[in-house]
Amino acid sequence: MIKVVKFGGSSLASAEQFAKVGKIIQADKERRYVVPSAPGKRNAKDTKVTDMLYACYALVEAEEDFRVPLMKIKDRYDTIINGLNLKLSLEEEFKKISENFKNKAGVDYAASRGEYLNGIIMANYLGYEFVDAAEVISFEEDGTFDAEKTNKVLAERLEKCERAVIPGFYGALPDGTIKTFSRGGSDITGSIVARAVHATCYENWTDVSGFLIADPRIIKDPQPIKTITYRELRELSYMGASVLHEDAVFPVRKAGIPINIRNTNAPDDEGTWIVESTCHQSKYTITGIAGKKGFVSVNIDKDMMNSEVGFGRKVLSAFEENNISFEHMPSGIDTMTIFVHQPEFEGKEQAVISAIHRLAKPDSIELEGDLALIAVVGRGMKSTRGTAGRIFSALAHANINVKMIDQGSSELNIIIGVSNADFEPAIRAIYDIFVETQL
Ligand SMILES: Nc1ncnc2c1ncn2[C@@H]1O[C@H](COP(=O)(O)OP(=O)(O)O)[C@@H](O)[C@H]1O
Ligand SMILES: N[C@@H](CC(=O)OP(=O)(O)O)C(=O)O
Repeated sequence: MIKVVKFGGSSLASAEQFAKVGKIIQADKERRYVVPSAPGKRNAKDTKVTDMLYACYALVEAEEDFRVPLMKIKDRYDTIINGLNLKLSLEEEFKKISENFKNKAGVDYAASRGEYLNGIIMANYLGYEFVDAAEVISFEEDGTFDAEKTNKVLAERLEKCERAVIPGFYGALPDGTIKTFSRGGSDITGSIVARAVHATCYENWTDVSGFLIADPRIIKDPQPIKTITYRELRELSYMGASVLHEDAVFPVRKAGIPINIRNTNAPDDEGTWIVESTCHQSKYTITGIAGKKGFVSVNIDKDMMNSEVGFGRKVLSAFEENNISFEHMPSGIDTMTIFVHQPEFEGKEQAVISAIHRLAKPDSIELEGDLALIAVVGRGMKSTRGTAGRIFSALAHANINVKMIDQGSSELNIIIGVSNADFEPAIRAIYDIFVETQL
């Protein structure tokens, strides 16, 4: 039996945290493959090492002196090494990094050093073999992840080592250039490793006792979720529940490996089980709520749009031409609304509007910015009548204006659009109606 364990930055931010992690790994000999993130925040005001590396490399690109910030990063690692009483020096590694920075090795190379160095420390601390992710995690030339090559190379490599540390977050392009996943991507590495070694379980250790019904930064002490399906989880993590990267479910899902979200600071808590399917009914109709701010709605009106073949395609081409992906697309008889990410859209809005006019010849186009989207997710919603009604009445009671509602055809989620300012009150109102009052 093999368990793959991934520890997030919050679990590895200091020597004290490392020691907790060491105990967790030693407590179960099945925990054979370890995927560490870079050191995270030690307190609310602290900076993640990954962010320090991005800032440091911005200086490199601006041809400014980067030595002091790089030494601050080295200090973070030295503090951990000294706190653990390890006989390990990162002197040579930092010389190499400094050289590579001068030679403009790239922003992904810079960011990846956070996990790389933490992996070296972790391997030394545990007495495990260190396997550089650049040798086993492959990306194709165009930057997409090469799942099959990685799975083969990684499986062969790990078969040869009984216990190993594989740093998270990065891999390499065919020419050896380092490439990272998007932020939070160590979760993906852990999932890839779990698939490659046919793990019985992928444990993802963080600083909360599992997936909670809502973001604990918005709802005080939200209820934990005991069991959640991969599909529900993907909906929630895509919509902002940052515990697990939204793409981390794919590799393990293919192999039917469950994910167990656990708390490094409360290792006896059972945490959340993420599974393919379950007969376990959640106590509430909903499984979870998540959301994101910063959307724009593009409302397009045209009389008789419903009977015009190809209208939707023409509108979407206008976004495609400008390389903008859309998030949601609720529609009526004579109206169609496209939700896009505000930062992606700003700067291109006039180009998109004129492309819509050129391609689809609408009667009018209206934009509304500063919107938030909230996803209410749950496998139990399908079999419960009146879920949407409860959401609306909760929001009406809280005086919140609902700008959009979109129910996925799987009835697994309902997406609600509100103004950015109403985001937190809306989540509280929905949480209260389903969890606190259980009406
Ligand atoms: N629904 C949720 N359940 C639990 N945590 C959540 C949720 N939504 C957001 N979070 C936040 O996610 C954090 C854990 O994810 P992350 O910061 O990536 O941890 P790590 O450093 O372990 O990778 C929690 O501390 C919490 O603030
Ligand atoms: N260190 C990277 C990758 C990562 O997954 O980190 P964490 O596990 O702390 O979210 C980041 O900050 O994006």
